[in-house]
Amino acid sequence: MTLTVEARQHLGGFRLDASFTAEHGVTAVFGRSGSGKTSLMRVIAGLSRPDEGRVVLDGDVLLDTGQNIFVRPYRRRFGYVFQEARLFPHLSVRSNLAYGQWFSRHRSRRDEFDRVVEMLGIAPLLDRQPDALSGGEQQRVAIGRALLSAPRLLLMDEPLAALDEERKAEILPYLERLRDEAGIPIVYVSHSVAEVARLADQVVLMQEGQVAAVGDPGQVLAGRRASALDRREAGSVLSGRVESVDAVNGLATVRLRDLCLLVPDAGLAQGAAVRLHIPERDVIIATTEPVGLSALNILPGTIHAIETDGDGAVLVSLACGGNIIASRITSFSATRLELQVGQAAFAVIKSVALQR
Ligand SMILES: Nc1ncnc2c1ncn2[C@@H]1O[C@H](COP(=O)(O)OP(=O)(O)OP(=O)(O)O)[C@@H](O)[C@H]1O
Repeated sequence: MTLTVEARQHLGGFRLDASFTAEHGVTAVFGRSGSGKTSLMRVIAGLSRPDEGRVVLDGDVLLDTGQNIFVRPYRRRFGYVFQEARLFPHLSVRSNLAYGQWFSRHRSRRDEFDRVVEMLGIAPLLDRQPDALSGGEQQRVAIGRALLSAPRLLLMDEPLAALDEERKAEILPYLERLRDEAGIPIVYVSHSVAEVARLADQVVLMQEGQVAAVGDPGQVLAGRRASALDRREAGSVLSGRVESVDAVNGLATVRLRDLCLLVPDAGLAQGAAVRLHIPERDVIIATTEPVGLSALNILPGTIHAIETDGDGAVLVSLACGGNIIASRITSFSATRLELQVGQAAFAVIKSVALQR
């Protein structure tokens, strides 16, 4: 799959001028509120026509303003999932799903229906009405309805944003299954680092209507892009594998290249691939190995870079066992510790969020 998107559009005082190419899997369109994520999705979906632009999926030209080509939204055969589930309130879950399938070329395929129902865990809900479902359940049905229309591409615009943390945690594993099993490319809008780190194969970082970076989640979400992120979430995203699980203490050892980190096990299986999100504000720098700390992860490394970051803050990147871990400290602390690039130091990690 190759999706090419180019869009230039004036929206009131806002100017969208963005282009990117997505290859496969989940492409996250990520950025702060107002950076233009939804405007870009609307162009991909065909819900708005840019002043200039192109949308091409696997050689099929869906929009080309230069050649006056505009394929209507329903003819693009994309599936959509929005913040709110937008189910038909008067139809049962089964009928909502059947409605999705009505648009599909596999209309008669009973097994496809069963497969989607099983994947999303919605079999017990089939005879209920939407108003008798939780927000997370409604959203799973909305995803099922979109999938059953046999889309060529699934567009998801902040599908978890309206849910509380518990419901998000409930639905994320289903989104992972969708990514791993459904084989449908997904463009996923989010402003949550945690979601993007967990789900995305590729990130398109939006900033003030433009694409500021495209690439691997770890690289794009690295600390130096903090200006585009919510400060609380900026940090390092590292990929690794569960090496062992200590069920007694509820901890798992995750190997990240030449480094091991202890994380809450959260039901992890040995060998599972995981991504870890380490917020840069939760990393302390020490110039000598600290003792008597409650932190589980104290990692030796070398200072790789020191960048001033405005507001009296300094971003220190530490090379630890083949990984780069970012720490945000005050410039006062950096001066007091006389930090220098190349110097040996320890990263003390206060919290690690685990993204399976
Ligand atoms: N039709 C329009 N007319 C005028 N301004 C618009 C229009 N559509 C979007 N905008 C403006 O464009 C900017 C980008 O909006 P957009 O919804 O694409 O951002 P976003 O990144 O999706 O934000 P959020 O995460 O808050 O949903 C905003 O400042 C918005 O007010």
